[in-house]
Amino acid sequence: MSDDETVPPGWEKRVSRSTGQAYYLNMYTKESQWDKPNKAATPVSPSGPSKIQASHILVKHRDSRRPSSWREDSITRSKEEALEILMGHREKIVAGEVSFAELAAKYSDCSSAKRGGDLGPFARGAMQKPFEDAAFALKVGEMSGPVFTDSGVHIILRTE
Ligand SMILES: O=C(N[C@H](Cc1nc2ccccc2[nH]1)C(=O)O)c1cc2ccccc2s1
Repeated sequence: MSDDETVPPGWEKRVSRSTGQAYYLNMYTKESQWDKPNKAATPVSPSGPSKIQASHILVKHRDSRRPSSWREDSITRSKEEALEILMGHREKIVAGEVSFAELAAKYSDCSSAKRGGDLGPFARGAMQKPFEDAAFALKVGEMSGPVFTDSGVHIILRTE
């Protein structure tokens, strides 16, 4: 077979019935894409990945488990104020005015701010349950709405 016929393992080349254009089907996720894949598809188990990677922006409030952070020794804002601040950040990210990592580095009340909000890879059981459930429900590249934990209010970006 010629080079453009071969696809990495786990993919199948198909032809669109409506346009006649070639597309590529991931045999594990059943998702399709126009661009030719350059690496093997990753087998996924029915229960989903065991580990994911995500970044987050946390805005703490006076009722947070630890109402203090690298940004502010004593955090006195209300939960409602924290939510408003966080949604303001989310709007800027959605509008493309600033990157998630830039806002996390400046404003997140979590020490992961130093890593642009990156928490590294984690499995279920590592993070507070509301955070875990929200993060594992995201697709790669997707950003959550507000997520409430004992630490405060978060938005989460799934990165892997
Ligand atoms: O629990 C942490 N930080 C807390 C705030 C916090 N609470 C969280 C709850 C769920 C997910 C991330 C969270 N971060 C703090 O600084 O008071 C973590 C910081 C970092 C830094 C790097 C990687 C993982 C972690 S988890």
